Amino acid sequence: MQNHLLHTINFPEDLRKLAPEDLPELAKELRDYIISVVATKEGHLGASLGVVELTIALHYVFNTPEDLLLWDVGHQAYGHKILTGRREQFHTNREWGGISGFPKRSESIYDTFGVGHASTSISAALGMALASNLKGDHQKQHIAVIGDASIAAGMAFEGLNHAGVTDANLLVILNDNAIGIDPSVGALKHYLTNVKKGIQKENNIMEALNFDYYGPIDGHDLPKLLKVLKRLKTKKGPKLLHVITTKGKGLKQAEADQVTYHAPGKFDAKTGELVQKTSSDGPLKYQDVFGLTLVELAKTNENIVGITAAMPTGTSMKYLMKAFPDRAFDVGIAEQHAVTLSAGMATQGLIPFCAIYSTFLQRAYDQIIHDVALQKLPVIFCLDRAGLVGKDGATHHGVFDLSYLRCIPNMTIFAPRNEIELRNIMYTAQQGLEGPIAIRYPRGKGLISDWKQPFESIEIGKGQLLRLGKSVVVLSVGTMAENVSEALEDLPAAHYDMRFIKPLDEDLLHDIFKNYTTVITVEDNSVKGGFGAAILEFAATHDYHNTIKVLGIPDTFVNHGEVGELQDFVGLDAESIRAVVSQVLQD
Ligand SMILES: Cc1ncc(C[n+]2csc(CCOP(=O)(O)OP(=O)(O)O)c2C)c(N)n1
Ligand SMILES: CC(=O)[C@@H](O)[C@H](O)COP(=O)(O)O
Ligand SMILES: [Mg+2]
Repeated sequence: MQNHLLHTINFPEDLRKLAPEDLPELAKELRDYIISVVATKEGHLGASLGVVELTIALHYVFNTPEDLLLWDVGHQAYGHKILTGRREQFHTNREWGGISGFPKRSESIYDTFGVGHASTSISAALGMALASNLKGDHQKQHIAVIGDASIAAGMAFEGLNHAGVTDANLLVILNDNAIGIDPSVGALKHYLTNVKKGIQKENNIMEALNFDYYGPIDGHDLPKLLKVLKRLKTKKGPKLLHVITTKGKGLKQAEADQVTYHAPGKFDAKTGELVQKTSSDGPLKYQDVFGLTLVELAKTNENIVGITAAMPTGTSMKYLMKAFPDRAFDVGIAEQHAVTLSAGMATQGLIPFCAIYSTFLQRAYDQIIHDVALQKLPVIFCLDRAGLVGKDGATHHGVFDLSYLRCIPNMTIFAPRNEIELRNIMYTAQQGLEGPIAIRYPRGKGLISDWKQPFESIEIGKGQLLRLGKSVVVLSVGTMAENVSEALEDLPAAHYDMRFIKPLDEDLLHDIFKNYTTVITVEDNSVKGGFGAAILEFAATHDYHNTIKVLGIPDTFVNHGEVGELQDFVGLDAESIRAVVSQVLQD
């Protein structure tokens, strides 16, 4: 019978009723189930397949949810979700109204900590463990499962460093598959490779940090996992178990091409073959226009360098890494370091393009202010995945960057309306600016097939008229212009692409405020502190009393779903914008 074991398990207490000999069969069923659902619903495949045995073993040995289990990043937690009450909902994974693709406290008592961003698990688990100590509970275990790429981040080291001087019941499980989304990088990766090869026998780095170190062990060997975990369950204090796993385990293609199968989109569950979405003609993704343009510019400007924090594929920095390996740097999951490294390079006359997803740049906020902006260093921040990103949801939407960057002195902020504008601002920026610039662009494809046009400079701080109109004007930034154009179609409202969120085109704004009674702003950033807020500040400063309506992301965290669904929800789809403009025109 298909999935006969998996179907008996709703919660870990059911799992614990199985005999240890049944667990390999359960692992097979769980793996097949993940594959069958992700094949059609899409999502993070490789990481979850890699920890199937570990997931079963952890819930089998430990008394979850009393013992607290945390998944770093959380993209590997599909098995955990299925075994903890969400088997029947799993087909709604990452869909609007469905379960989240990451552990989320509001979703289940078994999701002990909300995740999505990397390297938080050790600190959070340690916090819980210290809380248990303070409450006099010295039996409870606190388990952080963290990958080899995530443990190399500064934040994870901070957690280890602290944990090593405590008596907290903390078990860190290092899930070492030697890859993040792209191959892992850095000296720690070499160290771990040496440990696996048995070369590194002395000076264990974890023991030096005062952790009891166990392993490395085969993370797909269930009997071995059970034996070791049972032993560790009785051990007090900080300890680390090093398990070796294969990302994509159990699906041939996913094991062979781990980068693609990290999140492969739709594929054939039986053969593993990818379902090709569309032909390769037509517009490229913004990330590719960025990556290819960077190579083009780097060919003519030898001072250009590229920096990515563990996302060479996601940001398309991979093109520069291939063309100019010496001038492109993947620093791993280390956004803070990436920013200050860029600052250092800029002091020496290099021109750093520091490409980081909008949401992950949040982690490097002080570095942007203290190391870059305060010293007016011309770092070129390329914020990919700005705006609503879709199915990754609340942890990943890039909807705060305009707010968090706009308040920083010396910062220029530009949002390209299309791929050509992206190219031109990159071209402009590398010619030399007096300080940093942030260029923010969205996830996914652009609009223009023949995007590779000759470069033109963009005048800093100047907006553009897109369409004339009467009494009502819509001011948009970035790719929101497309929704606005569609919304206005036959309406008599004017439309400007303001392009720069900072500095604002004040001359243009004075004209606008004198000529239109109502100003509507549109942005895919929070309404708090973003572009619309800048226009409100401008009006207040200059004593304009026009009616101003600010459309953007409301002051709430937006869940996961298709971008179109999310735009409907927040009122940024063309129809909703049209409704607002029509209403104002009638008033
Ligand atoms: C702060 C932050 N930066 C970047 C990412 C993007 N990201 C998601 S998973 C991942 C790789 C994680 O690799 P690893 O910890 O080894 O786990 P594995 O995928 O191998 O299971 C990265 C870079 C993130 N989630 N958070
Ligand atoms: C888990 C994680 O943070 C990444 O895998 C993220 O989902 C990548 O997003 P993109 O698909 O937009 O590159
Ligand atoms: Mg890994």
